[in-house]
Amino acid sequence: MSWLGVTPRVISADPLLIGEVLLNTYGHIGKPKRSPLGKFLAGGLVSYDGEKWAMHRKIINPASPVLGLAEDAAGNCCADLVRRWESLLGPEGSCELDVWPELQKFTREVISLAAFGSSFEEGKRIFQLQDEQTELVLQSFQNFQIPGYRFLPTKRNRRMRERRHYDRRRPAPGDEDDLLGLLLQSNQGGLPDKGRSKGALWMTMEEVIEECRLFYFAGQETTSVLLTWAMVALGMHPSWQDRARAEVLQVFGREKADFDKLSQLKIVTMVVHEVLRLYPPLLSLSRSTRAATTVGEYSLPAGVQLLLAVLLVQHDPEFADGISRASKNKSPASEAATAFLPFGGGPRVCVGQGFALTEAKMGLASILQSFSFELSPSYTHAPTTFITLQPQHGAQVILRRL
Ligand code: HEM
Repeated sequence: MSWLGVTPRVISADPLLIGEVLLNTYGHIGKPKRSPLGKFLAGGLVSYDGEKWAMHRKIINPASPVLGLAEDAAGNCCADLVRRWESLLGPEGSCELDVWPELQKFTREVISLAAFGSSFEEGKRIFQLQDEQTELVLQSFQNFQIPGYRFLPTKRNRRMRERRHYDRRRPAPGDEDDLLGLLLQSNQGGLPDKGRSKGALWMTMEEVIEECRLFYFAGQETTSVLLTWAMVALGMHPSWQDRARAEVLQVFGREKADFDKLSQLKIVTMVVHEVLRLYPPLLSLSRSTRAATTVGEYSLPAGVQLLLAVLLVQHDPEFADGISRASKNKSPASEAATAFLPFGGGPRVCVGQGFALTEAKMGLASILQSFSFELSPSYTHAPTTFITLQPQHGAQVILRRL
């Protein structure tokens, strides 16, 4: 592949080198600092300093209120999903269903509920507006740009400005119950000190809006494709589907899946991890060198942009047993080194991974409790990438009542 006459070179898929890149370079391209919400989710750190940050992350127990939000929201939305799918079954107790849009709806609802709680309906409306915006942004990549066009009072531009709806909600007691509340409290003078640094998170209203957008974009498409690929994989491997279901029934019976017992789901966890390895929702990680640095045998000047090919590393048989454990090298980089990178790694590792795994396991457990499924003859296996790794022609399964 050539870009403007420059051919990028894949220098290595060596996880040790990757560990060094993750530790010695900074952030995503064009986004040098972790966002305020990122700091909050990771435990309320105030400063962004590579080494200090890496050390803090090890010490800090990431049991932030956000996991509780994930559990509550996922619990409610799982019940809705199962009810909706049951209503689609025909008299013979089965139907064909493209589960991808269904699981997108599910993860959107979970994030809307966790983010907006009591303002759920209003939140959903804001997220719909954001969807339109994404569409517009993607269109604008393809279209010729007229300077100043975005200021014209066109129907679309007016709708984009509707996101000012956030202004309607003011902080109130009990606001810790959802993310927007937590963010709004910080906007009014810092979050209450719950083991986090006091006053660490002052945010302007614009920042609160940006945080909600980031949270929504980062959090829902990734988790919906994870669940979709999990259903595809379990459709391809019915014996693993049976084993996972047997485990879910043994742990939860017919009761609603709850967070406390999620850790007992060993097979479901293995399935989720294997799906993340085979079908990482984000195919690559980006880093840039802020200052001249050495990575392995490479001396890199400041400003070099690096792309880590997660998919390639995770599919490389050489690292099948996990390099970090096998490695005798005890450099700091070896600690960050792993051949499993679906959530990234190092100081900028995904802050929502606990949220995502809670949501995915609860979702999968609820589906397995109520339905069996196989791939439909109309399903075509065509993973394709459009920001995330998606099933190009949908994920049609035949769903059966248990
Ligand atoms: C299966 C689901 C998910 C996957 C595979 C995923 C993956 C990732 C990856 C690869 C990164 C970049 C990490 C790096 O560069 O080292 C990232 C960053 C991020 N993720 Fe996730 N993510 C998922 C779910 C979520 C959820 C549910 C949330 C929010 C609740 C979330 C919030 C974020 C945020 C805020 C960042 C940016 C962190 C920063 O500013 O440093 N993610 N995610």
